[in-house]
Amino acid sequence: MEIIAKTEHLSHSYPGGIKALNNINLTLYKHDITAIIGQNGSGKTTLSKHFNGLLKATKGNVLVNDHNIARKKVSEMAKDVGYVFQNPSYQLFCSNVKDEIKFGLKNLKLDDREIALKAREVMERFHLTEYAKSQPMTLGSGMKKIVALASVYVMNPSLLILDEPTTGQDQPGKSSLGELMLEMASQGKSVLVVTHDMNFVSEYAKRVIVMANGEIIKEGTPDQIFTDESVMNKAHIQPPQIYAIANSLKKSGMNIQNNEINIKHLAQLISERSAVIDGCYDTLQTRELILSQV
Ligand SMILES: Nc1ncnc2c1ncn2[C@@H]1O[C@H](COP(=O)(O)OP(=O)(O)OP(=O)(O)O)[C@@H](O)[C@H]1O
Repeated sequence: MEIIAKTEHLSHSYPGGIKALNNINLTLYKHDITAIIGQNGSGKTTLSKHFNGLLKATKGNVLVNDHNIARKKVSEMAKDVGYVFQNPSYQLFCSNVKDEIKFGLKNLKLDDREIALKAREVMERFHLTEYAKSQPMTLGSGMKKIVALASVYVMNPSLLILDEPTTGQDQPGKSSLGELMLEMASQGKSVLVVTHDMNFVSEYAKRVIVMANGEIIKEGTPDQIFTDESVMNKAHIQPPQIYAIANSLKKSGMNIQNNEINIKHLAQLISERSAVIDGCYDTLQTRELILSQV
């Protein structure tokens, strides 16, 4: 797999001495969707902000497209790395949505016709055309996030970083965000998502990085991560319900492979072997839960 960005022995301490990252070695690949998970304060946002130069390494290196970015400014990085903040208000400052979308393109020094064309296409893509004249700060929080995302997406970055993108999004909003990530990955880009939304991770991430106390404690596919109860406990993470059910059933003696963790298969296993489980666990509740979702 082709590498887009990586950290080498990256550590970061904030002024005042808080050591937020300790010896992080993380590689991001083209065509990949990587999620960083971990409890509050584990260092997810601090790590992600190193990829576009918002934070600088205290120790170690950060490379993007093979270049060490230690001396690059955030504005120089914007063409390669798009960053959508957890709180979109931090990155919206124009007087209307259209100008917000055009802002980054102007910095790229594109000609006016190209800027207008790209801005129009992206506003259509994100269903923002009717809000073109709206003041971004007057929009709801979910819509602000979409404007922030569109203003970054329009610059066509090879790495897109999304910090808590599903907060304030309804189910259709989450689905279209997921589709966008898949589309970008299929075009050879890389998407890095920082999130507490484990269902979103299990649905869209190809790779999951688990952080605790400023370190990466495990890296793997969603199946590998969410079935590893010791890692989940160490990182204080509740896996998506389907994995919680599978993990419970495994404990009660069932042999379930990672590729068998889906609602239909678990329901079938339970109905075939309910006699084995009855009395071993809170099977009735588990079975009702599963059957209600089939
Ligand atoms: N600007 C800052 N100044 C000083 N300490 C900070 C700053 N930002 C974060 N920290 C500290 O660095 C550590 C890692 O914080 P970070 O925000 O990266 O964690 P996180 O995993 O993204 O948390 P959350 O899930 O709450 O967003 C925490 O101890 C936090 O208090």
